[in-house]
Amino acid sequence: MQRVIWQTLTETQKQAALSRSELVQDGAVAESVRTILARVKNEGDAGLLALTEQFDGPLGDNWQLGPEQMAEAAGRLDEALKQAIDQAIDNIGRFHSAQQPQTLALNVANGVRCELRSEAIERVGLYVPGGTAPLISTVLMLALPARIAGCELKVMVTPPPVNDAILYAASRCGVDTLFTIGGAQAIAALAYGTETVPRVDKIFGPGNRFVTEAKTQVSQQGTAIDMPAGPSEVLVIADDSANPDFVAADLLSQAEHGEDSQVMLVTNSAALADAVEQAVSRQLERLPRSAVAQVALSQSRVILADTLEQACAISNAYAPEHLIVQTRAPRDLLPRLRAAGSIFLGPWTPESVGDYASGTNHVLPTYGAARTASSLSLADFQRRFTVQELSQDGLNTLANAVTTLAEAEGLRAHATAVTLRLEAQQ
Ligand SMILES: NC(=O)c1ccc[n+]([C@@H]2O[C@H](COP(=O)([O-])OP(=O)(O)OC[C@H]3O[C@@H](n4cnc5c(N)ncnc54)[C@H](O)[C@@H]3O)[C@@H](O)[C@H]2O)c1
Ligand SMILES: N[C@H](CO)Cc1c[nH]c[nH+]1
Ligand SMILES: [Zn+2]
Repeated sequence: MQRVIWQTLTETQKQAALSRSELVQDGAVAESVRTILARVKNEGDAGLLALTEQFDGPLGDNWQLGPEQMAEAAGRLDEALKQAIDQAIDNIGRFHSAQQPQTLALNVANGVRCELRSEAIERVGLYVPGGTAPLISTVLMLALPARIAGCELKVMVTPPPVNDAILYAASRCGVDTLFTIGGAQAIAALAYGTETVPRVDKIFGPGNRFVTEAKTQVSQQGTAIDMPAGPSEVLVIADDSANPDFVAADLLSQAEHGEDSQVMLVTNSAALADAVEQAVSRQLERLPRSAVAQVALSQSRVILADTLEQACAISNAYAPEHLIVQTRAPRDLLPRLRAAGSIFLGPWTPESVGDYASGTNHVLPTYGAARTASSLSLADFQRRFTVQELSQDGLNTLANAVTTLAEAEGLRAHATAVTLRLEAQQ
C-alpha cells in the first residue's frame, strides 16, 4: 500500500490519492460491453449461449432451473452450511421486514385528501456474482427483500457452474427461475428478454466491471437498475487505540474479493500505520487468495491525517462502499460521516458481519456513488405513488389557487378543468 501524508499533498495529489483503481476506470470495458449487449439484443438465446461459452465455458442443456430443482439441493448440502444460511436469512429477513412502509394518508386541507402508497415492482432480475467466488450471501441480499416487498417474478442469474448452496439459498428465498448465465450477457438477457429469459422491469445486484458497465448501459436504454455496485471497497478510519491485526484483517477481507478491489487506511497515528502494514504482510502469507489481494493492495493507500476530523473529511471525499471506524469513541464520529454505503463501528464489528449475517444489506454503492446513492433496501423493490381525492368543498377551496396559477402559466385548459366544475355546481 502506498503511504501519503495528507497535509503535504497539493490539491491535485489529494485527488490522485483518492482516485479509484486504474483497473476500475478501464475505458475499453465500455466498448466491449456495448458489443456484448448488441449481440444478445439481436441474436437472443443464440448470442447469449455463444457469449457464455466464450467467457464461462459451455452451458449444456440445463441452464434454466425451476423451484423444484432448486429445492433438491437441500438434500445434498452440508448441514452446517444450511444452518449458517438459515441464521443469515433470519437476520436479513428481520431487518428488511421492519422496513415495510406505512401508507401515508392525510387531509392537507378541508376535503383535500392526499395519500402516499407503495407497491412492489412486478418483475425483478437478480444478479448474483460468481466469477471469482460464488456469492451465496448475495442471493439472500437480493431475493429476500424482493420476496418481502412482494415482487411477483424473481429471476436470478449467476455464472456457471452453479453450486448447491446458491440453489438452496435461492429456494429458501422464493426465487422463481434461475439461469446459469453471468457477465454483461446475462444483464442483456434480463434487460431485453430472449426466447428463454424473461425481460424484467428492474435489475439488481453487484458484479465486476463488465456487469456494472452493462447495468449502466441498459439503464440508459430504459431498464431500471438499483445502483452502480461494482468492485468492493473499504476505508478504515483508525487511531492509536485500534488493534492493528483487526484493521489488517478488515483491509484484506475486501482486498481478496478481486484485483480491482480498493482498500484504504486513514489514520492520525504513524505508529498504527506501521503496525497495520506489518500485520497485513503477516496475514497475507496465510491467505489462499494472496495473489489477488496483493494486486488490490498495490492500488490501495495508507493516508496519514493530522486529526480524526480530517480523517472524516478524507473519507467523505472518497465516499467508500464500506467505512469501518476503529477509534476510541467511534460513535462520536458518526455525525461527521456524510458519504459511505455502510458504516461499521468499533472493534467488534468487522465488515464481514455485514457481508453475511448481521441483517443489513451488502449490496452497496461503489465508485464514489455513496455520496448520493443509498445501500440496497426494501424501498428499492417497490415504487411509491400518490393518490388524491377531493370533495366538492375541497375543490372549491383550491379553485382560486389552481386557476390563478394556470392562467399565470398560460395554460387555459388547466383552469377550465376547474371552472367547468364550479359552474356545474350552480
Ligand atoms: N458493491 C457491492 O455491493 C458488491 C457486493 C458483492 C460483490 N461485489 C463485487 O462483485 C464483483 C464480482 O466479480 P466476479 O468477477 O467475481 O463475478 P461476476 O459474476 O460479477 O463476473 C463474472 C463474469 O464476468 C464476465 N467476464 C469476465 N471476464 C470478461 C471479459 N474479459 N470480457 C467480458 N466479460 C467478462 C464473465 O461472463 C463472468 O461470468 C467483485 O468485484 C466483488 O468485489 C460488490
Ligand atoms: N463485500 C462484498 C460487497 O462489496 C459482499 C460480500 C459477499 N461475500 C463476501 N462479501
Ligand atoms: Zn466481502
